[in-house]
Amino acid sequence: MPAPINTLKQRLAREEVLHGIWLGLADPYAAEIAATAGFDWLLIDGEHAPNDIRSISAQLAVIAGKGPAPVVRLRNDDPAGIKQALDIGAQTLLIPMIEDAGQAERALRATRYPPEGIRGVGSALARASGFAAIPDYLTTANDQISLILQVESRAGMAALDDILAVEGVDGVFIGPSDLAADMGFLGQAGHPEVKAAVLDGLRRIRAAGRAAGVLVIDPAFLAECRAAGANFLGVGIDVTLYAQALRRLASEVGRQIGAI
Ligand SMILES: O=C(O)C(=O)C[C@H](O)[C@@H](O)CO
Repeated sequence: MPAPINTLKQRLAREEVLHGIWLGLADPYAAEIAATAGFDWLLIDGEHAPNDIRSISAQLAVIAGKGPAPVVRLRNDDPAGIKQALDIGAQTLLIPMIEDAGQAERALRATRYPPEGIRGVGSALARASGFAAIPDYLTTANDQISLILQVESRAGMAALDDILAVEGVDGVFIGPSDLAADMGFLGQAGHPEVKAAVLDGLRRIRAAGRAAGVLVIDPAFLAECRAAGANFLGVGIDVTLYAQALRRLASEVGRQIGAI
């Protein structure tokens, strides 16, 4: 019995255009609600959201079998963090702030058991192996791991072709907010120069035969990103969707009360 099939990896390899949202509420109940919405994937954010290994594990558990594929974004490229995320059952990782091919190669190797990589062996304790219920997990896990790297700085964009040449990287995600900041346009992800850089990056990623990811809220730019080849499209953030809906309702009620 082999490791679970990573359907997201398969779908991205088939160049399907897949949509998902960021999960930043860091709560399994909220994740379970999001899993009913019909997205192709849900990203559990361990970089900016108040997630830890237990909350990520709980969200993986409630998303399992509900339809969307879970993606886990880690705080950084620390091999120990990658090991723990894979052991709790994440099969698709998004690693932020990748700036050169060497960093990409090290991240890739951290996701693979030897001899392909350096992932430590702890499958006896791991949710990933069904707590050792999957006898062939160790010898089949490598093939089911999907690694998507975030390029979100001028240095990363300059090294993009070298990063894309690293064998085993499934995709590259352009981070518009951090790229804007590094380009000198802090808080201006929609600046024309930032948008041009994002679109150029997406085209280069797809030309290299990799999945091209981006998180875009603006519908017009989302269409441009799709046209540029983006096929791993983040289209919303649960935190902002929730906050905006509450504020809008409060404002509408306030106006109604004010009108009495
Ligand atoms: O830089 C970016 O843009 C991203 O990496 C996406 C954001 O980090 C996401 O957390 C929303 O702000």
